[in-house]
Amino acid sequence: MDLTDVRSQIDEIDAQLLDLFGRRMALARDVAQSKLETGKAVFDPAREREKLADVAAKAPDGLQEQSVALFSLLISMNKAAQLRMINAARKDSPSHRMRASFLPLETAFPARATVCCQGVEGAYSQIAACKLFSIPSITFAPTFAGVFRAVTEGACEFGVLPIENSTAGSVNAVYDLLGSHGCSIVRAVRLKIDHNLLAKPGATLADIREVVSHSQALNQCAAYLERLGVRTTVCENTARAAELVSTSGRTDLAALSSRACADLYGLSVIERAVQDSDANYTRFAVISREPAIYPGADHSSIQLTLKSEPGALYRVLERIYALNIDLVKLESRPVPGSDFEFTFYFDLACPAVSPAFATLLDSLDDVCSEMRYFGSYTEVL
Ligand SMILES: O=C(O)C(=O)C[C@]1(C(=O)O)C=C[C@@H](O)C=C1
Repeated sequence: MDLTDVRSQIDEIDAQLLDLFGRRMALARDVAQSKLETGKAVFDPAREREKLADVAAKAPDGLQEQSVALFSLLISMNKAAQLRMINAARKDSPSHRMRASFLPLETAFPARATVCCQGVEGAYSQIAACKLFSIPSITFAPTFAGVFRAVTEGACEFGVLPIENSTAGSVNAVYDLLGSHGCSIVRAVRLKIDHNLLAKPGATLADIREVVSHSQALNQCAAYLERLGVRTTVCENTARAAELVSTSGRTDLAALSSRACADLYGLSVIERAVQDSDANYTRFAVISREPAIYPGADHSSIQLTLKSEPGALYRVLERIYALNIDLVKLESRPVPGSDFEFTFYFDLACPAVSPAFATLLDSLDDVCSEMRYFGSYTEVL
């Protein structure tokens, strides 16, 4: 058979399908109107079950599963359209609430600011802070929670915290604190991280029996440390590790830390860039107490806890895709204390003020049990 003939038959069928699709979607407006008037929920599980059972029963032979998948998608699009219309008419929709909580700023991101970092002088967070602000006045807190406290209590305008590493993944402790303190991400920076093996001057690789560093750095160098056959000890951060080696008086102890810390703490670099993957990057987030969107913010971060029902994540992804939003990060985490319920971190290459972002937020009610907006920001490379 001639392909051109087959294609023209396909085109004819597609034209009919498109007409029917348009007519089905147009009814979403009437359904939404009726639901707005009656207060009925957009999602009607009993009606959907009946509909899909009917579709399966009437489907052409051998196409039961495909037909159910196709109609699930049609229903999902219909619901998204209904939610868009209903939420546009409501003043308490997720996107209204989110928009009410921030004002896009006209002022540029500040060059001079008081900034809190976790750790001590030489910490990667401090290096990030110096990249983010031209004239930072930096103070240090011993823990991530201490950085959040400094920001929420007003001791510092901003905090700089590691949020994600290309080898070890999200820094969950920081995400948890973001949720519990209600701070916003207002800027981000990506740093290439080289971990170096630092020891007292005169020590050689053969002398080293123990390596101290932050757990993330130890994870990022796990294969290297295994080859060395050394004991590992966790401490608060990589700069503190260098400080510990410097004050220890031991030549069998080494730290995984930055080159800057070798100079700062009078240590020698025994081996450079010992991380398992050369492409080792960490993203640092700048947090502020008040939600603020600086000009040019083109990334947005949200956390969605999905209802534990089949296809929930698929339905979120399908909406992101349909809105032509670029998904730059997706990571899942089990919800503590739940029976394998999952929460997801999404980073979207999408400004908070874009209609696509508002539409996305307003169309998630039916699949999410909880939604949190972390902020919109520019990512500095
Ligand atoms: O019948 C409804 O109430 C609709 O909203 C329509 C529809 C559908 O697309 O068929 C969409 C959502 C509901 O959960 C059930 C069915």
